[in-house]
Amino acid sequence: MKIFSKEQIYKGDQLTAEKQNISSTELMERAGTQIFNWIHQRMQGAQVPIHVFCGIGNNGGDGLVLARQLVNYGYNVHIYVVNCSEKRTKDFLINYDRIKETTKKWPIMLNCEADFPEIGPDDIIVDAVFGIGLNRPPNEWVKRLFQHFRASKAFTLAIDLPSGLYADKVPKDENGVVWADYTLSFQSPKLVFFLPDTSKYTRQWEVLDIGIDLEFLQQTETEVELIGKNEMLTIYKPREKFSHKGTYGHALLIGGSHGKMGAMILSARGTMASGAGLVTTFIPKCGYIPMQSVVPEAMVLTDADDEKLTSITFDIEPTAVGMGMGMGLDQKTQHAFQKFLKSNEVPLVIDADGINLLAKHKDDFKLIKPQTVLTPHPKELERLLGSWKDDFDKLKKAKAFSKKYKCILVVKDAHTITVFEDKLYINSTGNPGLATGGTGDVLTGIITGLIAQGYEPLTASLFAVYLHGKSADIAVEDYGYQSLTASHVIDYLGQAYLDLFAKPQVQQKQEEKSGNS
Ligand SMILES: NC(=O)C1=CN([C@@H]2O[C@H](COP(=O)(O)OP(=O)(O)OC[C@H]3O[C@@H](n4cnc5c(N)ncnc54)[C@H](OP(=O)(O)O)[C@@H]3O)[C@@H](O)[C@H]2O)[C@H](O)CC1
Ligand SMILES: [K+]
Repeated sequence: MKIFSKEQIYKGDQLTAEKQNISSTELMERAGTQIFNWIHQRMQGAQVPIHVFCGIGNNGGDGLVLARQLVNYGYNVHIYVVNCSEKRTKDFLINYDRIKETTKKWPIMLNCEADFPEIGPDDIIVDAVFGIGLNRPPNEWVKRLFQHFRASKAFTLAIDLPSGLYADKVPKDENGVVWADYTLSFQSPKLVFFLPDTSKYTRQWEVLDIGIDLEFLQQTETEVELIGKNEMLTIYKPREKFSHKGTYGHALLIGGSHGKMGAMILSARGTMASGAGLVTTFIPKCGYIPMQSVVPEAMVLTDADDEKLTSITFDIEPTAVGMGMGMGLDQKTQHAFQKFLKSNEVPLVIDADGINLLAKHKDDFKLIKPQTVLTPHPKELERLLGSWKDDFDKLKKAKAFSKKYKCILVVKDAHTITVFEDKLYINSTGNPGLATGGTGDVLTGIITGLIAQGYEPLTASLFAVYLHGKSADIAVEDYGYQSLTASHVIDYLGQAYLDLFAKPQVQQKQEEKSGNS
């Protein structure tokens, strides 16, 4: 799914109005009506007090359209205008008049703290104060209004995005933002719903279709994309009937050290489960027996050293290499790693201590070949890029790094973002159960396994991150967040593959009814 920038959203509105020969007021009517339908479908006329807080721009205008429709359908509505500026938009004013025509009175004007209404914990707040047009922090009294919302504990539904949240930067003061339970967003979700600094401002979100011009939606290139099942189905490579293990590549995993052999075992199992034809591990001698015993499917090559890697030489011809898992930071290992980077011509994934070694020897950045995949967690990313001011600054630095070295950065987090040059791909799967040791090693194994099978490094990264998260989403149903382990992610990877082709339950039921399954 494309994630449009705020400039693109404004352009889409304008183009839609032109092409469909409708006014911006009609587009606002559609937006407000979609919100009304969403609420009406769930509330079915229930008389819970609904407090609609409208700003003075078009977000406020959406709120007024919604409020009018709620009034028309007999809901218990309280309408307020948050009078924070004299500059009202045309469509706000049109709907302000329409409210008066409907209710025969003006909405309640809020000008300061003394005007705040009482809101009960079982009431509903609709936040239509600011949308994507916010360009400066709200006034102090408006901030206090947002805190009043939060203190009320009422269910808070934000229109388009929680007020006080910018579409393209991080707000400085978390008290100046509405903490929404649910956000109904137009056209596309907003990037801020997925970033660690700003995702807390809405628990859930949903996109409402307001009939924006299809050609515009299809043809506009976006910098950001949300990756879900639909995107993955288009890149999935089915298995051929007349294929053999040689068809699916030979993955080589390099890493491990005394006490950290588990990382390599998890990676190797992840690579096998991803579908690689052959897997070889290159590890220090102490890992030979554990690896052979736990992962009998994998072949094992060993370093001359017992406990760490000192010289990486082999006579196999891998189709993809994953390295760094549990590798340690010993100087001899660093030399071996550096030498390998200089000579390697095979598509490469660098993880964990591979990244840490690079970060310690920044001169080695120049050894990163184009299309190399790096999979840092937040701390490793900071070692690589230096510190950042906020998430937008982090993404800017990540894009610059990716551009400079033409590499793919898999920025791991609750919503992993894969960065390639100017593009950001946000993953939609995964859950807090993944916050446990070894899941990163499994991910590197899967990426390496997919590259070995012929996926391009960028596609392999996106698909691996998606499958890894999906597997955890399925496994968490059986294990819960706390007990989910990296091994479960491997065990459920097959389910994640199968889920790609699972029919939605509604469709399945319909087909069963018509005998069409
Ligand atoms: N396709 C769609 O998505 C549609 C979206 N709609 C809705 O429109 C808003 C965007 O509306 P807009 O009027 O551009 O912006 P806002 O309502 O967010 O803000 C209005 C103005 O408020 C001023 N402003 C900005 N920050 C502050 C502040 N801190 N305090 C006071 N005032 C502020 C600013 O104007 P200035 O001239 O004063 O700078 C804003 O322009 C979108 O989010 C949707 O909800 C359409 O209804 C339908 C199509
Ligand atoms: K809002």
